[in-house]
Amino acid sequence: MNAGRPEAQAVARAAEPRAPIEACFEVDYAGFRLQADLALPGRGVTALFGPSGSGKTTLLRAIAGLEHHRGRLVVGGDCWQDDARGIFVPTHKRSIGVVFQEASLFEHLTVRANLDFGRRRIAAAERRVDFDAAVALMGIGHLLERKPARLSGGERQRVAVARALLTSPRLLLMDEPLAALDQARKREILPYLERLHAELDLPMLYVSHAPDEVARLADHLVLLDAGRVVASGPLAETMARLDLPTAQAEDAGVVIDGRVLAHDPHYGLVTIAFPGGSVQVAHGAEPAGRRLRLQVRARDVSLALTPQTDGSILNRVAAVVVAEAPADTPAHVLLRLDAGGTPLLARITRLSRDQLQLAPGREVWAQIKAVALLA
Ligand SMILES: Nc1ncnc2c1ncn2[C@@H]1O[C@H](COP(=O)(O)OP(=O)(O)OP(=O)(O)O)[C@@H](O)[C@H]1O
Repeated sequence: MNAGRPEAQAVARAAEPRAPIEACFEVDYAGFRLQADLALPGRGVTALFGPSGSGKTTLLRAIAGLEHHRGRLVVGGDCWQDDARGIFVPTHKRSIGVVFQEASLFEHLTVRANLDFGRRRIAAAERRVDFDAAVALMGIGHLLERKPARLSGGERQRVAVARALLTSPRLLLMDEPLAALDQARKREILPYLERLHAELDLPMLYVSHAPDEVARLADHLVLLDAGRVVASGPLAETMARLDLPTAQAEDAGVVIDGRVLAHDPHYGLVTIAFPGGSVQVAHGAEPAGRRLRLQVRARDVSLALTPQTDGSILNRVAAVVVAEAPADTPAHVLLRLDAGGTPLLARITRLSRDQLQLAPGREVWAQIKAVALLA
């Protein structure tokens, strides 16, 4: 489904640098300990990602102030918690919007009244998100007079997000907002979340254990495991690391932010360029220059020493082998490649590696068998 464009722009994207979010917490539960000391970007979507029980929700709730754990939190230059100085700003005084897995709407109120409730929490002078803009952004104009019982799961979440936006937060916290939805509803709501990301200058922390959501939405990735921060870095860079558990996943791969170079209506392909190369992907017309995100899985990359022009694989880029790591089976290895500044991962057999004498420094052609267009 195409979310279209909103009629009004809610908050313009600003270009000036933004202070990072500093979040440092220690949590001690019986049988579980979380230690996190993070400096997160003050812009864009940061995904908190990790297996069940790794501490994602615990960290998010600590940041929201829903539970008071030992620590320090600074958002946009404002200190919301610093136990060393006796500072703890309660949740209702923090400028945050929170969206949980299940949208907790007031069932006796219409959608409009639910949204008004969010808006009235904020003094008129401090409102930075306009009612009509939030409604347009989430595509819920036709739902305003309905009661929540008559909304689908995806629509409820869109209302919940709009309500959170109407509190004009400086930080949006989302705890697995799509986890309760089936694949079809998930596909329906993702474009709205992408639009939120593209059109609002509002940092978001997004808890998820779904790799596809993270690949689509995140700019920055925090990887948690058993209460520890295993990695925190820009998404593309972090996904391409061989030393992280993400590299061992069945769908290990990289994301690449590219720009549309051209559209070929005859063959129904768009050419998307990125530093170090370009790929052609089956897709309808897109304006030149539009940013699109691609995902290339390690298992979809094969390697050759010369450019193979007599095969059916359309996409190949010149690259250099940078590093090697074991893969998910003893028969395979994972290679990290550098394609002119863009990292790629390739999962090939150990036998092929030896036959081609692939080692760090070796120049190769990476043949990309499948590219997923995420946006
Ligand atoms: N209030 C609490 N008291 C004691 N233990 C808790 C409490 N809340 C969470 N835990 C424990 O802390 C650990 C981390 O839980 P948390 O919900 O943060 O994980 P998660 O990564 O969000 O998992 P999931 O993806 O399943 O939601 C778990 O072992 C959980 O049982």
